[in-house]
Amino acid sequence: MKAFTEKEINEKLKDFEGWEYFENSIHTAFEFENFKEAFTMMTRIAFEAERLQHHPDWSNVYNTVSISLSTHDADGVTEKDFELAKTIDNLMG
Ligand SMILES: C[C@H](O)[C@H](O)[C@H]1CNC2=NC(N)=NC(=O)C2=N1
Repeated sequence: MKAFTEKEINEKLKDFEGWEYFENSIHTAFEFENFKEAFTMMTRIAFEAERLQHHPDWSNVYNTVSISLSTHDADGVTEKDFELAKTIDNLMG
């Protein structure tokens, strides 16, 4: 899959809230009530990532989850990243 240009990425990100593009990935972060809530959402995202066969680069510190999406095979951001970003936003409600 072909990686989008920076211009294309920023255009597509206008349809997203709380995501930004830098360092060849799109990024967001979420804060939860506590660790259990954060990890529960990570588990839900993990199932969707498996379904899509597209996986986040992410980290968790106590009640925060930081997520970066890129397509490693394409060395950039592709439609698959926006598909996963949309899926994550839908899970978050
Ligand atoms: C074979 C399998 O579909 C590939 O290795 C997938 C798995 N998940 C992936 N996730 C991400 N973020 N980038 C990839 O290039 C990628 N490749």
